[in-house]
Amino acid sequence: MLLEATNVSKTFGSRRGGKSVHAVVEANLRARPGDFVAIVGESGSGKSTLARMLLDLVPVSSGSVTLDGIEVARMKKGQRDFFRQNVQAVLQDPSGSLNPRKKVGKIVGEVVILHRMARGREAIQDKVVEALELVGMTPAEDFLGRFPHELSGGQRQRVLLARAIVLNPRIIVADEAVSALDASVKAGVLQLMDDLRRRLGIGYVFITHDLSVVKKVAEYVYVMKAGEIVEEGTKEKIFGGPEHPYTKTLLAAAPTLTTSAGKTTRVTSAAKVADAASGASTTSAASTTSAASAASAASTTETSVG
Ligand SMILES: Nc1ncnc2c1ncn2[C@@H]1O[C@H](COP(=O)(O)OP(=O)(O)OP(=O)(O)O)[C@@H](O)[C@H]1O
Repeated sequence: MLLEATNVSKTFGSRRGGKSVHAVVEANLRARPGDFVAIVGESGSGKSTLARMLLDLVPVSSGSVTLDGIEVARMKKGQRDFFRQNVQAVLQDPSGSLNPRKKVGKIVGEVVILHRMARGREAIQDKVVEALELVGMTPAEDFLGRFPHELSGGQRQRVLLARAIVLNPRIIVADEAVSALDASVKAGVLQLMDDLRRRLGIGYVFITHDLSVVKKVAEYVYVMKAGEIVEEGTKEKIFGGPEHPYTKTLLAAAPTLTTSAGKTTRVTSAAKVADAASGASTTSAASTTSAASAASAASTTETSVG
């Protein structure tokens, strides 16, 4: 299976007579099951718009998104159902992805019903329990009756992941899926995603503004700036020999990891990140946003699952 964007562009029309926005310009991207592909760039660089086009949530202005050569925009009902099941989205929880009035069992269960993955109360519940266990929420029965607000941020993110993997997808497009989490929880969720990649062969298109987040797990990285993919390559190339000045800037802004007594400790100093981001960025508004989100991520505390 191959999910591919070919020369995709997205231009948003002007609001109240202002200029139109070229959110994505002629981007090319490929993702397969088992891949861990990252799209990295500062706020406003077009990452989310590209992700939404890959998910067929936003129509392309030009170019095409295809799954196994079939253009998503032209898919017939059966093809579209196949696409929807196999290419899943995991969005950031603070964006309101989880309905606060529904319990975990229902949130995951209704996807099973919608996609007719199982029939009958018991069979549906079995699917939900299996998915919760796969994301490390054990014993799953303890979580079925909880509302999202009764969970930690890391657990909510795991529910979002469970809601996606319950459909057996081949590719997950994850937009800032761990950005709001505390560093150690973030590492736990990323590790889980990587484990699921190895165990189930799921591929990821993982979107983040923070290059350091993907250093451990990504195999291939696309760097976006002002709507364009300015550099791409294997993790080794991007981290070991970045060529584009913007990639170098992102690397300089990324928090450092140091190792002491055999233990890896993240020394995310919010001030340091903010300094690096504001000093290095080309647009001050964007750098303030990424520095602020990095700072808030660094200051949040959370309890991890498992
Ligand atoms: N629906 C829309 N209408 C008009 N402009 C939009 C719309 N969605 C996004 N944009 C604009 O497109 C550009 C790219 O936005 P996008 O959200 O894709 O970037 P991003 O890299 O994901 O940023 P962030 O990390 O802050 O989400 C921005 O200038 C944004 O204001």
